[in-house]
Amino acid sequence: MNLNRKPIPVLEAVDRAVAEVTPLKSEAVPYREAYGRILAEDLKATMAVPHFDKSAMDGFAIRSKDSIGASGDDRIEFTVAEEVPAGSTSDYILKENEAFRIMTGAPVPASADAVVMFEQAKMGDGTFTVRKAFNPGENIAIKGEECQPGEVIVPRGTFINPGTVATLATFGYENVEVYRQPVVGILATGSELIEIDQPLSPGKIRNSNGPMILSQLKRMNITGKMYALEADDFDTLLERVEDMLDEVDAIITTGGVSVGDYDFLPKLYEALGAEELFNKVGMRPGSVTTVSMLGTVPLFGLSGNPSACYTGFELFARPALLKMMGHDKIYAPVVDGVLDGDFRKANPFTRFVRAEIDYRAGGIYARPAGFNKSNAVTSIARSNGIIVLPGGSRGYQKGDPVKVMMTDMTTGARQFNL
Ligand SMILES: Nc1nc2c(c(=O)[nH]1)N[C@H]1C(S)=C(S)[C@@H](COP(=O)(O)OP(=O)(O)OC[C@H]3O[C@@H](n4cnc5c(N)ncnc54)[C@H](O)[C@@H]3O)O[C@H]1N2
Ligand code: MOO
Ligand SMILES: [Mg+2]
Repeated sequence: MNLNRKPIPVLEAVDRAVAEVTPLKSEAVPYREAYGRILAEDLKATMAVPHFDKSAMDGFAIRSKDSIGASGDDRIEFTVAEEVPAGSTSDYILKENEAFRIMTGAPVPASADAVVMFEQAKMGDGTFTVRKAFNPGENIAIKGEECQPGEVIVPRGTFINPGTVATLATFGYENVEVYRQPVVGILATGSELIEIDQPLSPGKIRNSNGPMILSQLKRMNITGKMYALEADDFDTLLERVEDMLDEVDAIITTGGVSVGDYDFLPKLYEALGAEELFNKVGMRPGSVTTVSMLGTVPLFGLSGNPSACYTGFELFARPALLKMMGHDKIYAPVVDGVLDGDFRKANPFTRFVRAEIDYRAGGIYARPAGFNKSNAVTSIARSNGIIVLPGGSRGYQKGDPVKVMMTDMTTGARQFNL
C-alpha cells in the first residue's frame, strides 16, 4: 500500500492526461447523422455560394440604368415582360424600361442588374412606376458573396453543429469524414454496490456512479459501454479489466483508488504494466484520482465518492476523451463569476464546488448547490457548473469573485436577458 502519494497540481494532472492520448482514426458517416461528431477533414466549399446572382426580394428585376432620374415628381414606368419564380430561369433580354416580375431566390436574368421591391413600386396594369434610381446590384445576392469554391468553411477538429450539417447539405456532401467515437468501458467496483432493483440492506448502497458516468459520456455524445458491477476482489477485477481491454478504447473505473485494504485499482493497473500518470492531485474532492496509460488506452481510476467521481470525470476524462474524438476545443469554459453564497471551509487544496449557475443581466452568479462533501450525490443533481476555489488558509464569502467551470451548457437561464 502506497501511503506516500505525492499530490500534483490540478493543471499538471490535466496536462498529463491530455498529453498521452491521441485522436482515433476517421470514418465516413452520412451527413444527416453527423451532428455531434468531429470533422476529420477540412470542410471546403465545392462551389460559390450563392452559385448564381439571385433576387433577395420579391419584386421586379430591372436594368438599373433605366431608373436613372426617377423621383417622386417624375416617376419612371416599367412594363413587365416576363415572370421568374424561384426555381426558374429566363433567357429573355430586357428592352428599355422592361422588367421581370421576380421572386426571392430566383436567378436574376443576365439582362437585369437591380431588383425593385414590391413595396418600392406603384402598380399599374402590367406596369409599375418607381420614384428613385436603383443602384446596380441593389437587392441582389451576388454570386459568391458568401463564399468561393475551395474556401475552408469549417476546419478539421470542429464539432459538427446544426449549421455544419446545413453546410454539408449546401455543398452536396452526402458523407463526411469524422473521427471515430471512442468506445468507453465503465466499471463500477465495490463489494457494497447493488443494482437498482436489488433490495437495500445494511452496508449496501445502490450504484450511482456507473449511471452518472454513462450520462456524463452521453453529454459528450459518447455511448458508454457499461460492465456489470464487480466486488473488491483483485483477481476477478484483473480478469474483468483484461477482458474490457479487448473491447474498448478507454476504461473508466470508479472506487478502489484510495489506500484501503480493498482499494485494488492502482495495484491492478501496475499488474497490467500500465504507466501511471498520477495517483494524487492537489484538489478536493477527487484527490485520489488515478490515471494510467496502457499503450493507447487511458485508464481513468475515478474515486468512489460520487462528487469526487463526477469532478474527476469532468477534469480529466472529459478533455482526454474529447482529444481522442479529434476535438480541437477540449476544455470546459472557465469564466469569471460572483460567489452567490458563503463557502467558509478553508482547504490547502484547490476546491471544486458543484454549483447552481445563474446567468443574470449583470453577469454570472454561482451558488454552492447544497451539501458539498466528497460523498455528496444530491448537490450534483442541483448543479450546472463548478466553482473553483483556490486552496489557502481562508474560506470564501458571498460576493467574492470566483472562477466558474461551465460543465453543463445544456442548462439555460431562467430569464431571457436580451
Ligand atoms: N486513510 C485514508 N483514507 C481515505 C483517503 C486517504 O487519503 N487516506 N482518501 C479519502 C478520499 S479523499 C476519498 S475520495 C475516498 C476514495 O475512495 P475510493 O476511490 O477508494 O473509493 P471506495 O473506497 O471504493 O469508495 C468510497 C466511497 O464511495 C462509495 N461508492 C463507491 N462506488 C460507488 C458507486 N458506484 N456509487 C455510489 N457510491 C459509491 C463507497 O461506498 C464509499 O462510501 O477514500 C477516502 N479514504
Ligand atoms: O479524493 Mo477525496 O474526493 O478528496 O474527498
Ligand atoms: Mg477506498
